[in-house]
Amino acid sequence: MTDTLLNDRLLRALRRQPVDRTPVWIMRQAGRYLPEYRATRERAGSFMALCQTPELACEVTMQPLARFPLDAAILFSDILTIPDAMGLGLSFAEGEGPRFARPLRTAADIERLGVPDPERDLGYVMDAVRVIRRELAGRVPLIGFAGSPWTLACYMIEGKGGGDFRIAKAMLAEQPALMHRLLDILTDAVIAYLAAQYRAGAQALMVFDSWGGVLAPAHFREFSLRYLQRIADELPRGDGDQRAPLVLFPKGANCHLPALADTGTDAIGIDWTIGLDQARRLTGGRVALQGNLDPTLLYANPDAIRREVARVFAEFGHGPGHVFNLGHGITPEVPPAHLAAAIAAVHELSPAYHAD
Ligand SMILES: Cc1c2[nH]c(c1CCC(=O)O)Cc1[nH]c(c(CCC(=O)O)c1C)Cc1[nH]c(c(CCC(=O)O)c1C)Cc1[nH]c(c(C)c1CCC(=O)O)C2
Repeated sequence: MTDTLLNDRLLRALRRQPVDRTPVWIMRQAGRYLPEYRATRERAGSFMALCQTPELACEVTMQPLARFPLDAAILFSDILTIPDAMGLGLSFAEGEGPRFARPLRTAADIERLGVPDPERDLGYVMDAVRVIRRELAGRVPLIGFAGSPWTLACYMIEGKGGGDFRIAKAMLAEQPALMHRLLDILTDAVIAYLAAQYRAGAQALMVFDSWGGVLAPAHFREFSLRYLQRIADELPRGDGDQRAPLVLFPKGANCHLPALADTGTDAIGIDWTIGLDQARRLTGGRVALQGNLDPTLLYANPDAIRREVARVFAEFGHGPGHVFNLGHGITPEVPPAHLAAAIAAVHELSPAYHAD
C-alpha cells in the first residue's frame, strides 16, 4: 500500500527527525470512554465479535479520529488474538476482563502449541488492517501491535490477567526450560503476526510488555528482554522510507531502559512512574520516547490537565524524538472533553519545543 501519507509527524518523531510539533495519540483511544464505541460494541454483540468483523473494527478505529486531532490510528484488536488462534478459547466476561477456557498447565499443553499462520488463522486482523488503511486514505499512519512473549505467556498460563502470577512464576523457577520453550514459540508467533500486519499496511509496530514489570531484574532479562531482543533483531519491517518504526512498551520496567535502548528498537513507550528527563538520560538519545502523562490525571479538570501536559513537555525538553501519549491506556470513565483538553494542550504547547 503506497498512498501518500499526509501527516507523517508520528513516523518522523519515532525516527527522531525534526517535526513542527509533537505528535499525539492515546493508548486505548478507541474504547469505552467514547459513547459511540459503546454503541458499536452493543451492535457487534461482544468485544470479540467487534475485533473479528473488519468493518466494525475499522469503524471503532476511526471514531477517536473523528473527534480529536490525533496524529495516528491504532488497529482495533487485542494482544490476546494470538493465544486465541493457538486454541486457548478467549472470552471477555462483562466487566471482568479476559479469560481462557483452556489455560496452559502442563508440558504437554505447551508441546502441543503451534505457531499460527497470520493470514489463515488471524485473517480477520489482517483484513481489518487493510480495511482501515483504505478508510484512512493516508490521513495519518496506522499502528499495528502485539503483546510481548512474556505478557502473552502470563495470560496463557494463568488463564486471566491480574493477580500475582504465581503459576507463571512457579513455572519459570521450577521449569525454566519449559518456560523458554513457550516463550520461543510465542516469539515466533509474534514476529510472524507483526510481519503480516506490516505487509497488510501497518506503518509502525508496537509491542506491549504490560507485565514485564512484575519480574525481578534477572528474570526480566532472561524471560522478557531476551525475547524482545529477538523481535527487534528478526522482525521484517521494510527498508528505507518504508521501514516501520518499532516501539517497545515495557510497563513498570524502567530500571531496564538502558538495556531496552540497546535492543535496536526505534522507540520506547514510557509509563508515568519516571520523568521523561530521566528516561532520556537513561536511553542516551538512542531511541525516541513515547508518553507519559499519568492516565488518572485525566480525571482532573481541564486547567489542571493543561498544566500536567506542560510538565510532560518540560521534562522531555527540546528537540525531536518525543511522541505524546499517556503512560498507559485511557480508562473508561474519563470524560471525552478532558481528553480533548489534553490534546489541545499538546497542539498549543509543543511547537515551542521544536523551534530552532
Ligand atoms: C494487557 C493488554 C490487553 N490488551 C492490550 C493489552 C496491552 C496494553 C495494556 O497494558 O493495557 C492491548 C489492546 N487492547 C485493545 C487495544 C486497541 C487499540 C487501542 O485503542 O489502543 C490494544 C492496543 C482494545 C481493548 N481490549 C479490551 C478492551 C475493552 C473491551 C470492552 O469493550 O469491554 C478494549 C477496548 C479488553 C482487554 N484486553 C486486555 C485486557 C486486560 C482487557 C480487559 C481490561 C479492559 O477492559 O480494559 C488484554
